[in-house]
Amino acid sequence: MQQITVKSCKALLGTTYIPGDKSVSHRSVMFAGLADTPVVIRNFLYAADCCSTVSCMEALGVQVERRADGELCVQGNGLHGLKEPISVLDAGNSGTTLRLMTGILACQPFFSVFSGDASLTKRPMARVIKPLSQMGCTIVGRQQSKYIPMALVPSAQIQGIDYTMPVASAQVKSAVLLAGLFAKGGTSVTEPFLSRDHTERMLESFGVPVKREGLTVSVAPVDSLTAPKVIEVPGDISSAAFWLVAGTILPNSRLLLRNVGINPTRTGILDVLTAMGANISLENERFSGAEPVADLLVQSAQLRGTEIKGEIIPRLIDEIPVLAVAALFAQGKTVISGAEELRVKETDRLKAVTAELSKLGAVLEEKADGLIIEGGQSLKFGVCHSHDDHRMAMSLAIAGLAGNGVEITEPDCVRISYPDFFETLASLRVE
Ligand SMILES: O=C(O)C1=C[C@@H](OP(=O)(O)O)[C@@H](O)[C@H](O)C1
Ligand SMILES: C=C(OP(=O)(O)O)C(=O)O
Repeated sequence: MQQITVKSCKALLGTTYIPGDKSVSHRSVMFAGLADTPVVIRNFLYAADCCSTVSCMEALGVQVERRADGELCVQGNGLHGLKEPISVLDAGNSGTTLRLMTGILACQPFFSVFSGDASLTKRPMARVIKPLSQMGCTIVGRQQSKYIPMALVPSAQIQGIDYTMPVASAQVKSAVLLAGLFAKGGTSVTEPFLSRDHTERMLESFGVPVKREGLTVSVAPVDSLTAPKVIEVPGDISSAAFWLVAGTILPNSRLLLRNVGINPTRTGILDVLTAMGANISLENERFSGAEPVADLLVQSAQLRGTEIKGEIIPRLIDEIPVLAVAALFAQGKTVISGAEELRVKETDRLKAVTAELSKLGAVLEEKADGLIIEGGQSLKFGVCHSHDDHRMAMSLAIAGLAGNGVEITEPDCVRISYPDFFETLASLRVE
């Protein structure tokens, strides 16, 4: 598909199941692939990023059976059972695949090489190479080991470390903790703000003792993982975010979003939208394995501008593009700061949000670390580019839906995290 046109609509009404969480899906295949008993993964996200993780694990000798109804059955060969891949591992567009698997593969007694798509070759790898090198891993990459392609060379003995991270990043934290499982001695990671803790929760459900004290998390080496028989992946709150915003800013809307993960390290979007005046209620709260979930009921509401900064940023990092759309429809100014990490995602999201929403007549100010958005704007129709970034494509769709329509070029990138996004949109819209 070269482009798609999303027309404005009167309202969004209905119920939808939110597809499986991308972060949890990645981890479920990786961890199950390091266990020695079979694991059935339910509600696995069959999207391009998670399929990159599946292909990489298969290339390392893990058996993966794709079943109907979003189930995946993974049979690993144990913590020390991965096999040397015969060709380059392709992480595709997925930073999570690349960074987490670097933590695992840098500790193996075999050679491996990672590559990825055009976007991934621009994303910083020094942030994982630095702590892993301090642990004794040997990793060499393009441009003085800043970028992929990158080779991971066997090293004699990996040592645990106490690492203080300069930026809050669940990918870096996870890479170091995973390497810590293979290291000699304990490993701890301290972050400036708490990032998503799916790795910690899932390691615990694989029998690994994880110690948490404030912003520090520690693990000790283990001999094996004790896998649960089944992992239930909750729905992805980052995918639900598009409907939370759309259901709020489109008048007369009412959406029930079923089975959404509400892990507190991910619910910054709920906190911010609620502070802005959104009408969102949590129903049927329960646990899906180690992860809390709920059904989210969202109804239209008039939003107020707000300030988004500090510790909440890692808790809503992927939702900032769609929050920028929400801010356009709020009363008053929204100021987002401390979000410079957005510059190193699939595209520079601060620049892309500013450039593309401007094409719809929006006025935004791009700052080095955030955005300033005046609310109460009315949007015109425009042609916008997704920058081949799934979160951009879906955020632009919501802007067009609540504004005056939009034509999005390169919309196929939604396959990265939400392959049925446009079909779901069509099923919820009221003309
Ligand atoms: O660990 C994860 O699953 C993720 C962590 C975040 O990245 P950083 O660790 O770079 O902040 C997030 O943006 C990404 O979509 C998924
Ligand atoms: C940044 C994202 O993912 P990743 O880092 O895994 O590419 C995302 O999904 O928005």
